[in-house]
Amino acid sequence: MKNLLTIAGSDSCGGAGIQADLKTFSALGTYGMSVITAVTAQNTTGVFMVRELDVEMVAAQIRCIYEDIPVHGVKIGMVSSAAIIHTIAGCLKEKGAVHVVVDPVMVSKSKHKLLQPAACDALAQELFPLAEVVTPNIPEAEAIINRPIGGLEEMKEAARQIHSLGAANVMLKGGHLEGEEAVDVLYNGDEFVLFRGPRHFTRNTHGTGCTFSSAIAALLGRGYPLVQAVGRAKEYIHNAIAHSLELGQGAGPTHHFYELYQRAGLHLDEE
Ligand SMILES: Nc1ncnc2c1ncn2[C@@H]1O[C@H](COP(=O)(O)OP(=O)(O)OP(=O)(O)O)[C@@H](O)[C@H]1O
Ligand SMILES: Cc1ncc(COP(=O)(O)O)c(N)n1
Repeated sequence: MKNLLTIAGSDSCGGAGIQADLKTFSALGTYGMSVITAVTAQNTTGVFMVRELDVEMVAAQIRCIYEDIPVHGVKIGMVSSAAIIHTIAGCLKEKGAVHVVVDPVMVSKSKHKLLQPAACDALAQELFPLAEVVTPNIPEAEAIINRPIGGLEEMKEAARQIHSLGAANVMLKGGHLEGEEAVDVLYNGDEFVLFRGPRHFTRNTHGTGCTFSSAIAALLGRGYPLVQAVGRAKEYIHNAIAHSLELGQGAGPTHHFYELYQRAGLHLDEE
């Protein structure tokens, strides 16, 4: 069994953040552990309150996991502030973290800021160089490169620019663009690989980015090469949105169950 760690915020309604990550880790046959950076009071209609944990508590959570249990992959989501980013970067360097996936969470689907604007530069400078892959969505990529992105060519140019900030690979997600397909662009500094999937016309997409990035981390942790890990994670998120739940009065969550894992073509006896 591989052990996966999520470093992210708690979403009280269970659709995004730590909760989505742990469900994804389980569904993909790995053992999930968590470091909570902030607690949000949140439901399918919005984020109502956010409380960051202090940096000592964030550091203590990371250290006590690494000092006891081998960690085969890490997903980083909501990090909230520059101080927390600095702490995470320091601890992960100290522990020699492997298979790190950074999802640069900035704003929730319900438009609530989950990262202090002043922390955007710290996120890129301190966490991107630790990442095997970073997974910005279109608005996050626009904030990082300070330019609008309207189509595939601009996505590729943005991926190039984000790669130059120090991430080994950039997975730029196209979920926020329009069209019959949701197209994502992976760039390794040398070539582009496109991942296409039919777009689901549903409002129930709460937690899609969290689910996708933790699926990539779980599959990297299980030993899949990056392109295969991303391809199977794309299949997983496609199914998780196809079975998303009509829950609450806003954007319902993606769904995780064993069958999705099987549909992504993964078998527990592979290892
Ligand atoms: N409506 C959809 N139908 C099919 N695939 C989708 C849809 N929306 C997003 N995706 C896919 O889900 C994955 C996550 O992309 P998305 O752009 O939604 O991330 P995100 O905005 O970071 O998510 P979140 O808002 O939860 O943080 C990508 O692979 C994207 O192509
Ligand atoms: C704790 C936490 N982390 C991440 C998200 C982003 O997810 P979404 O964009 O679907 O709201 C969120 N809403 N809450």
